[in-house]
Amino acid sequence: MTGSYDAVLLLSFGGPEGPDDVMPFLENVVRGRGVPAARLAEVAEHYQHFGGVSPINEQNRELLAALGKEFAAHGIDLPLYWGNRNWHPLLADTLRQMRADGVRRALAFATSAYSSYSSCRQYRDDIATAQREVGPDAPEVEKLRHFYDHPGFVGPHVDAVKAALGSLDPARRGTTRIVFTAHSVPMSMDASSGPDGGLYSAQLTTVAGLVSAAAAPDLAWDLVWQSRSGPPQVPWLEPDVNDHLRAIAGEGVTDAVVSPIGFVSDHLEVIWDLDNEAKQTAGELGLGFARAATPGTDPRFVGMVRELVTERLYASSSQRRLAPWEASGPSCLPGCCPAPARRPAPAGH
Ligand SMILES: CC1=C(CCC(=O)O)c2cc3nc(cc4[nH]c(cc5[nH]c(cc1n2)c(C)c5CCC(=O)O)c(CCC(=O)O)c4C)C(CCC(=O)O)=C3C
Ligand SMILES: [Fe+2]
Repeated sequence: MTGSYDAVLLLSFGGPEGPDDVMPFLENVVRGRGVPAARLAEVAEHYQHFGGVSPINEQNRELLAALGKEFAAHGIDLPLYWGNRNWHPLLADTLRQMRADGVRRALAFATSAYSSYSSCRQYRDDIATAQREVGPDAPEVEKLRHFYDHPGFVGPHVDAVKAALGSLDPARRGTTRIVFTAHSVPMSMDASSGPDGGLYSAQLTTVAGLVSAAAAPDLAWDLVWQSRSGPPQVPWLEPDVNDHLRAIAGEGVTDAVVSPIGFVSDHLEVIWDLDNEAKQTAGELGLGFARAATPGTDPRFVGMVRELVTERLYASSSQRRLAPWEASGPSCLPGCCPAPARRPAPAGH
């Protein structure tokens, strides 16, 4: 018995799969967001270092394969679909396929753990836009709840921090710092996330505290930001991870474990902005550097998705959560996380 849902949809960001995809993909990402052309050219170059192929699509294919096995092993007989916000397979095409297959009502897992416009409500807007494009008989799609504090997400981050620490010189543990990172967002986007505002940075602070307490309670940690985009005159969350590494090197820190708790897989922001840029910054400073892995297809993470699905199939009231004091409803709460104002790209850049 699988309740009243007849499919599960993996909802993700999407990424280019070849050199010619890069610019059209980036234009989809930043449409109406006022990101300067110079920033886009810089990011395009990051993708071109990898032959214009983002790792995110392959990671989603691997996640789908793992979910297929997980569902089969637990007797969940629902077909899996995959649709993206910014690149093929695009969500509207996936909804069309679902409709053709007779799907009426699907549950959606978005590859984004936290609350904010970009990481939550925008996915709901994407669903609504795609449904409008497909027409009145488009499938219904319900987003699963937030999972930032689920043990299936936090647990893999804990083990990854332990493993990264294990690769550093134990003699310098006393001067080792854990540096948690997440995607920076405009300060106004953080301020409007959640019913009372600030929920994006608050959830990240919660997870940083949970991971550090379980992985290395003896070490100091910080939460900093990476991958800033947008026009320079708009304030985004700071400090940037590179500036932060400079600051802590000046305080006598000798080694840093960088743990990207803001992400679920090692996509381009992780392998470029951390494994390349931040690592280089650390090298220039003479700081030991170890980047902790993201959940990817860790069996606990895959099991978490299955659990989130069964919570809804059986209307279960038991939810595994490590921060039960915080609200994390099934979806973005009414009135929360409004879309930022649309702005044109600045002229002359
Ligand atoms: C909060 C957040 C997450 C985490 C939650 C989640 O995972 O959803 C995230 C993830 C990702 N961001 C990604 C890529 C990009 N994000 C950009 C731009 C932006 N990100 C923003 C926020 C976030 N982004 C924002 C507020 C912007 C400004 C434009 C706008 O207001 O929308 C740009 C434009 C160029 C630039 O960076 O300037 C790119 C290319 C990829 C794919 C990587 C790959 O290909 O492997 C992933 C997973
Ligand atoms: Fe982004």
